Amino acid sequence: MESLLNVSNLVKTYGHGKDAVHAVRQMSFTIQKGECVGLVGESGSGKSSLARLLLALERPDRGDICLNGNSLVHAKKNLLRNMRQHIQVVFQDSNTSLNDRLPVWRSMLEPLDNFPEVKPSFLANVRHTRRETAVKLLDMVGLGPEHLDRYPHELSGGQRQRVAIARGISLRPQLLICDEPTSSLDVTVQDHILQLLKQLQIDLEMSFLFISHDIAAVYQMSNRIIVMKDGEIVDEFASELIGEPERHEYTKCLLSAAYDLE
Ligand SMILES: Nc1ncnc2c1ncn2[C@@H]1O[C@H](COP(=O)(O)OP(=O)(O)OP(=O)(O)O)[C@@H](O)[C@H]1O
Repeated sequence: MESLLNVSNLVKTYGHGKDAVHAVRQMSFTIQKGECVGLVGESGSGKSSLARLLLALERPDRGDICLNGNSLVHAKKNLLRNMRQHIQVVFQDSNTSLNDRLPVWRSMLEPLDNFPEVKPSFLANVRHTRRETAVKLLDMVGLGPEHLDRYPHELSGGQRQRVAIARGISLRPQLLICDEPTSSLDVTVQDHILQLLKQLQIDLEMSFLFISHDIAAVYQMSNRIIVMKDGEIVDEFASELIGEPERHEYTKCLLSAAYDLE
């Protein structure tokens, strides 16, 4: 497999002196093209901080992030803009990605509005009007055209998250970061959303960084799993090796808690 994302010696500290929080400490890892890498760790381990660095919403103190060999950290404005289209995100809380004052079709099209030059192949036959584009995107996430003009508060949590996913995939990014995408949903809805994400990942040949505190969800989704604790990677393994005795003690603790093992 070919590598898509290379993260090397990434460091992010918030605050100074005795108030310093070492959110990300010397993290290095790679995501291959078409691969789903799961990132698991308990609350406060630094998962969202890492996601913000990969999305170039914040700058690291040290280290580098390379997408297709180009540094995101050192990219000039135009290159950075171009690189942003290739890394999109679905957050835990769809309220943060969907504007409450806009009908869902408008929120959904924002990435395409920001990058009008991008024409994903799945929109090749439909990008005549913005509403037709929105109907196609809704269809891809299992929602009908009757949802076009609804406002976020008129949708269920699961439907809102489907709209957030439609927005996330609309540019057909090379990497989709899913930051706790199901954590605010009921268990049955969670499962449907995970299945949808998996199917889209395969159909659109995207790479995923799937972030969750829930190791069972990460295991269901991922080819490879990275375990993070206090800003550091403590374990990294192919998903099928999750039950092997050489797993880190912390991974075993997460597994025991998730699967209610003795
Ligand atoms: N902007 C910030 N300023 C100061 N400290 C921060 C900031 N953002 C995160 N932190 C701290 O960095 C540490 C890592 O937080 P982060 O949100 O990345 O963890 P997380 O694993 O995503 O947790 P959760 O699952 O609860 O969101 C925490 O101690 C947090 O309080």
